[in-house]
Amino acid sequence: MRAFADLLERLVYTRSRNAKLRILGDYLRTTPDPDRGWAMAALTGDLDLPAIKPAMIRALIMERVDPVLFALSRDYVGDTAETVALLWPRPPVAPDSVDLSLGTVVERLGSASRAEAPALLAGLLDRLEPGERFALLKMATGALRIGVTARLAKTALAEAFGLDLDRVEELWHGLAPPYAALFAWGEGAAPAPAMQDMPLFRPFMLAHPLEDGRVDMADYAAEWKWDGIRVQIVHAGGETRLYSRAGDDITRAFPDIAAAFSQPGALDGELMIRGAGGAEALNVQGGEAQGGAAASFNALQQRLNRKTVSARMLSDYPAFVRLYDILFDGDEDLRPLPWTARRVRLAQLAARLPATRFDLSALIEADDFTTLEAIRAGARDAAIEGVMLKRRDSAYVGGRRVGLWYKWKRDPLTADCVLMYAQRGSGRRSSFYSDYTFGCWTEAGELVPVGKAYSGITDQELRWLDRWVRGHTTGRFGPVREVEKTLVLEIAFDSIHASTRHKSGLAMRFPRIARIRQDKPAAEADRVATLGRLIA
Ligand SMILES: Nc1ncnc2c1ncn2[C@@H]1O[C@H](COP(=O)(O)OP(=O)(O)OP(=O)(O)O)[C@@H](O)[C@H]1O
Repeated sequence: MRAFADLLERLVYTRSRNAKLRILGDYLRTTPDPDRGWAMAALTGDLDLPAIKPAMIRALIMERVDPVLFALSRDYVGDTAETVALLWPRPPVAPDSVDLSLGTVVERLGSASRAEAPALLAGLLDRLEPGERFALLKMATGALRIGVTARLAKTALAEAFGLDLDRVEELWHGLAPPYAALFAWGEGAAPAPAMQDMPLFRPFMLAHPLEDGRVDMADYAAEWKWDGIRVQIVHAGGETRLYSRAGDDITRAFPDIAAAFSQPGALDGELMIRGAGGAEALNVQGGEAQGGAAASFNALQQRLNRKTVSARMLSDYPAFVRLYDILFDGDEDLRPLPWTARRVRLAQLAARLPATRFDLSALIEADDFTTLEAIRAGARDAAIEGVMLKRRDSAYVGGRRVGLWYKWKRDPLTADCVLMYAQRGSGRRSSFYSDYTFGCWTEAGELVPVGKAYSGITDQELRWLDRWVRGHTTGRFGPVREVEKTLVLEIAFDSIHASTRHKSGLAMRFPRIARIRQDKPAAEADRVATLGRLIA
């Protein structure tokens, strides 16, 4: 643990990217297996300690660390793990032969049951030095937050051993920690791990946000940014697998899609649920070319994270994939081809696939950027999150590369709503009324809730709202306060859809408070019917 603790300590205090690469590289070259592999897993977020839960760690802290001292020091130190590491009362432990190497510690924690985990973690904390405790707690909470991204850690590994970074990225998803085969390859002790032994997931090509920039439409193609989930569909060795954005195998939740792609190859696209709206619901350019409207993201959530899906689920929430790229056709690797050539190959292949399960993401016809801006501003479909821009001559490369793909999200929608109820928050906000339910007017002049938000405001606004709530309470129901219906909040949200959860029949996606509008009388807040018109 000592070497890993030193590594974290040095990384925490290092700003420069090159210095971080050097520190990491030195660590990886001089640390034995399996410790360096587990360190990589911790740094890349690929470490899985199923028995260790945040609530369990919180309980342990409450039990062993003075809560008042903890609260005071936490504000001062600013980091929970560091605070606990400093305050943990180390009992006199008799010298014993417990192996405190990183590999052993991780392996013991990783295989512990829920019941064993607290005592095991406490026992380790008792035996470690403060720096090592800090490292252990960071690892256990799964949030290192020390300014090292997964990409940087992999770059350090590739540079330390003179490996090709793209190759490392590609192999990464097929290997499990502690990656001994990868290090053996790096040190020249073994050949590169064989791809055919692995699932064929390839790292996704990702986008940068388009910030205040304009691009030349001669160089970029535009597509809608669909609001589903990214999926890679691979057919190889007689088997079809679906991989999520994180590289997780999600085939079991989507057998309807898997069954519809049975030729060797790998495709990239957006997984969505077919909506009842029909093509006419898509009032966007290119909408007619799409096989039908997509249902809201909520519908997709019904299908996610399921190990098995019932026949009922499959018919109530039929899935389809809106394709936008092709990585392999048979065993031909198309990734080095420019986007334009891949698009032609994708269109040819998509035409042969069942239309119920696959369609092709339409291109937006815009000769210049100003036209594109206008088209984007007019898009009101709930399935559209914005626009994607793709460099026409770019190869398919994993990760985010400057200048190749851009995402340009739609401006959020806004509505003026009236604050109706407030509730205390959790954690740092538990002493404030910081969760707000707000409503809009019906035609009959009744105020009905349309959503709930707790983000978007500054600490100062939070304190102001908290005071306002306390001073304007008209009723209390358990933790909830009803307030005078006089304060207008401007709410920003990404989209709105029909829902039975609220009396208004509407639900907002990602609502947040954009502004407190003391300048507007409550009677002039928006009407439910006005919001309803924003449903796609
Ligand atoms: N036509 C499209 N082409 C590419 N990506 C698309 C398209 N439509 C929707 N998307 C989604 O947009 C994302 C592109 O943004 P990015 O590469 O930054 O990934 P992300 O981190 O998943 O982003 P976000 O959370 O903004 O969707 C893709 O991951 C994909 O899920």
